[in-house]
Amino acid sequence: MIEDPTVNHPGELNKLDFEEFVEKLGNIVEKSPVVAAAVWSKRPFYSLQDVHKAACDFIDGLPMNGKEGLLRCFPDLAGTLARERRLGSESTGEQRSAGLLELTTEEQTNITRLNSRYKTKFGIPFVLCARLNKKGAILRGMKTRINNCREEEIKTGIEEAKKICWLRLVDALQPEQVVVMSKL
Ligand SMILES: NC(=O)N[C@H]1NC(=O)NC1=O
Repeated sequence: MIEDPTVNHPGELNKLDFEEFVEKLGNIVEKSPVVAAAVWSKRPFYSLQDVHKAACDFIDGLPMNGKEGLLRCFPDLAGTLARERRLGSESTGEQRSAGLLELTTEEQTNITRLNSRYKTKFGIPFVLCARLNKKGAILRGMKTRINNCREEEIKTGIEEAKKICWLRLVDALQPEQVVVMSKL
């Protein structure tokens, strides 16, 4: 089988045993190693996209309370953990890249109020892929999404979690683990 050389091949990933695999990819979805644990049994993988698809298929197959549970594992954007510099390393990088760790007092007040209104309305945190947004767009997104219905927000939050998952996956496998292969 000829592989597309532009597709990163996680050749080394297929050699990891269960513990090593979960250790490496356990946080591709925040504090939810069960995703990596489920993905492991879908080996072998022929591309990073394959790994991501296995994660997304697992997430999509969860019942509604499972999806809500995954969303609840994400720390608030610019929330208490961020302000106290107690986020995990992935979240710290993501929130920093969006400018959420250096907010003005007014921006911090606005985002705190919106996070709280959102949680009161939906019972889940507002989840968005911070690395693909800047703080202005995030604030606008919060103001818009708060008008949606709960079902729509669970769907949107999960789609954002999948984007976060993809970027974390790429990070976790680069540069040392990614082997571009021309033949399998
Ligand atoms: N609430 C939320 O979206 N949290 C996050 N998003 C992201 O990209 N990193 C996070 O920690």
